[in-house]
Amino acid sequence: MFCNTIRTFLYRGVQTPFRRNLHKPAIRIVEVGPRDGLQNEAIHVPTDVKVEFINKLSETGLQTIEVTSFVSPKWVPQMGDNTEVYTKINKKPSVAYPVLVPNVKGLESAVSVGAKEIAVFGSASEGFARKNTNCSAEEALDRIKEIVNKSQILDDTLKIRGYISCVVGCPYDGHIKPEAVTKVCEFLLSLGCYEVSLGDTIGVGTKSTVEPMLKDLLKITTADKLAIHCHDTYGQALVNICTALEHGIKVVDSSVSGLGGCPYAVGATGNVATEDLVYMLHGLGAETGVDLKKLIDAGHYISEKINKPTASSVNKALYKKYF
Ligand SMILES: CC(C)(COP(=O)([O-])OP(=O)([O-])OC[C@H]1O[C@@H](n2cnc3c(N)ncnc32)[C@H](O)[C@@H]1OP(=O)([O-])[O-])[C@@H](O)C(=O)NCCC(=O)NCCSC(=O)C[C@@](C)(O)CC(=O)[O-]
Repeated sequence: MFCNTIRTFLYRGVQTPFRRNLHKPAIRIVEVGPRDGLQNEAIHVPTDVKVEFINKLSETGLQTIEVTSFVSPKWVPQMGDNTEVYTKINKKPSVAYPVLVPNVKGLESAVSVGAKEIAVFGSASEGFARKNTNCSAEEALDRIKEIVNKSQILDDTLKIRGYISCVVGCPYDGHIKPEAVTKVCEFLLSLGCYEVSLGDTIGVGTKSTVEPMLKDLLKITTADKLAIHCHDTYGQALVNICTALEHGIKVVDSSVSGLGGCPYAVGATGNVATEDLVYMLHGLGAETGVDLKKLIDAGHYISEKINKPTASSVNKALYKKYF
């Protein structure tokens, strides 16, 4: 029953020939491993490893790879080689390579290296905004407005994606009310963000908290403006993603090998592993355009380089079979 509801949503709006012969991806995956994944690594990952990692991801069929962030290197030293990473990677025309920016300074750096897409981030919780961006949640939104205004002067073709952190729970403020998320989302969309990604930053969500949050959002916008971004701290990510699919969301963020976490969210582990997500989506009959074998290879590569076992169950199960 659960799967049938998801399938109904996956196929909603899809033409009949497309259903029979899935030529185009039905679900777009936004791979955030090189940014959200690696930003939390305490040991410096060499730039050449990051570049090789991203180049491998580019060959998997992923359409979007968030490659780095132009944040303060004092706050996140791991992303301090952003310019080198962005300029050295092979960029395929079929792949978008967004970068995360926290302020106008970050925007200027991103534009100067030729970024075509940026991601801005706000928070539904006050406590997380203060820890992550050293300002109130309201001030963080003002900064986003400044970024958007300045982007229109620097490059009015720049695509802007929005993130909202702590959409169901915050490590500092606890439970987050759906209305707080809806308010930030409305603001980001009014600024022209083409999509807003809903971050369960510390992975505390369950179907019973994710669903009311989505229902409140869907009063002010449509599912095609939303993406879901689940960390897997409590092992709930795939269930929460299924809940989002049931509500018509067709864009999912994930991190190969389940890398990552946020350095300013105590106790948060990595995102849902992209390998596990792709396996689940293909099992549901959805198309992602992603070659699971190549993805497993990319996940294995980065896990070895950072000397950490993969957090992806699918990678663990299939690596030896494939290689
Ligand atoms: C927002 C600030 C900058 C405020 O930080 P601040 O210390 O209040 O800012 P500041 O303006 O006083 O700057 C401090 C220093 O950083 C420099 N600086 C300032 N900005 C930049 C920049 N863009 N690029 C390079 N350098 C910069 C600035 O020039 C100065 O250098 P100094 O004068 O001392 O030598 C800081 O708090 C920051 O960078 N925060 C980002 C933290 C971060 O990256 N967190 C992880 C990403 S968000 C996330 O992971 C959640 C998400 C998106 O994945 C979704 C989810 O799961 O929830």
